[in-house]
Amino acid sequence: MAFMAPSSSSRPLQFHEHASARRAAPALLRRPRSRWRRNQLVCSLEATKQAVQEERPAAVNGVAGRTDCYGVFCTTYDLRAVGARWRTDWCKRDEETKAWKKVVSVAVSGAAGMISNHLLFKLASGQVFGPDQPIALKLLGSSQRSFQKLEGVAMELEDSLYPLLREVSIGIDPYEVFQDVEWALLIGAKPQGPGMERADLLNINGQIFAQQGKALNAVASRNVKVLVVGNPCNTNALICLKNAPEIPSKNFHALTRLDENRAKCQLALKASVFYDKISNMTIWGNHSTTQVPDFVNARIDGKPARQVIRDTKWLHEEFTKTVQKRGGELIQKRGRSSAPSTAVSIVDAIRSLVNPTPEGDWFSSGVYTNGNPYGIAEDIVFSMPCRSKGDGDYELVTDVTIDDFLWERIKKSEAELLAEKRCVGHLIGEGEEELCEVTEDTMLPGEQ
Ligand SMILES: NC(=O)C1=CN([C@@H]2O[C@H](COP(=O)(O)OP(=O)(O)OC[C@H]3O[C@@H](n4cnc5c(N)ncnc54)[C@H](OP(=O)(O)O)[C@@H]3O)[C@@H](O)[C@H]2O)C=CC1
Ligand SMILES: O=C([O-])CC(=O)C(=O)O
Repeated sequence: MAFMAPSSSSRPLQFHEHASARRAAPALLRRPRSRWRRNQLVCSLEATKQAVQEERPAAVNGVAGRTDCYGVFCTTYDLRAVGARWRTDWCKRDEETKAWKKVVSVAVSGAAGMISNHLLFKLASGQVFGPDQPIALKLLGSSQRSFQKLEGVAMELEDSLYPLLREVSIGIDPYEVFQDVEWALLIGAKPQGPGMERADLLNINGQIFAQQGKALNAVASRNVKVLVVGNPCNTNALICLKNAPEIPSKNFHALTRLDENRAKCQLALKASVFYDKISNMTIWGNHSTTQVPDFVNARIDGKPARQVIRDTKWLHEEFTKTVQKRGGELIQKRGRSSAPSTAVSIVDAIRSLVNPTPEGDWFSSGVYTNGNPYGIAEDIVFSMPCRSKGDGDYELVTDVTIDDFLWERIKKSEAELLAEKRCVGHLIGEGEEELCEVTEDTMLPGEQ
């Protein structure tokens, strides 16, 4: 079933394939042990001393006049100095593994896709769950067709020598892949093909999330946190949670963090400030072109955004539309939907749940409406402002102002989500497929 490789700490490094996948592609299992890598650095006192002696202050040189570079990439670093420092750190790290936490088990669906291509390496590096948090990655593909791609992904993870990556498993059966997972990042979904009706997309992807909800319900940790990325993500998250009645509905999220990041970027540009000065940014509603980026409650350098950006026409018209349609504009220019920035926003979304929210700030997430304080329809997945204590859970923020401008648009996004919900009644045990009547307002950010 699994084989072990030697590793630098007491925890075994494991690569698994799930039974159904192994039947189809035995090659990975047959791979001889010697090919599995381990940390090659020897952490002796001598090696450490040598590294310290070699170390010099890292020189950072801006290269004036270069035209073949852009922005920060015009800066070069003295890698010899960095290399010496790295070796020292590595040896310290060997000591630190003794204080590592218990391995966290994370499932990723659509693991061979574009977003995962960026995300998996961030997860494995420790930048998501922290430098003392070893991780097991469970990669889910859709079919035998994608299995070979998953093998390729696993090979690249292997070649990356991440000390925190303790286990990788690949499979196509969610009941096997989701076994005991504590996080499920549901990215895999069919993209909307040419000529495909919106109702068809809701139905096809809805089936995927109904099945994955059932599988999570059956085999995942009882407190698994689920982040749905595959579109239409709000309604897919609703389908997933309705099919997982034994998992708290509060544990399900639809990713709207990319929209939050896009909104912050636009405000920062307009106010000519660095984007870390933008806080309290809410995205209300659906991850679609009806989403409502909230400039009323947003802050710039601690001040209400409207005190810094006096151009009301820009806020009402350009800002709102730019954020709503950012995904579509990007697809037009790049020829495919956002992947690296989506991966970054998934990292941000998880980090917001596993770290305490900075005092006074909040983050946006698509969450289940169940007793919300804003008067938004119950029993849908709606993006709202949240705060976390860093324990993986969240609370809704109550001290926000919803003015007429926001409310009118929030109601439109709510109506869209209610229409989507009627379309998937057959997947959540509430009606017939024929009731689907999605309007042309129902569009992903990537549709124009
Ligand atoms: N919420 C957000 O902010 C954003 C959401 N998205 C959405 O994320 C999704 C993924 O995007 P991206 O990675 O670029 O797409 P890709 O097409 O690159 O990858 C999708 C992957 O999903 C796999 N897949 C399909 N069905 C399943 C299934 N049932 N179980 C597991 N895996 C499956 C596919 O495998 P195979 O080829 O074998 O079918 C493929 O590897 C899309 O729905 C996209 O619209 C994108 C950007 C932002
Ligand atoms: O429509 C898509 O697949 C892309 C998307 O969600 C986005 O860029 O926000």
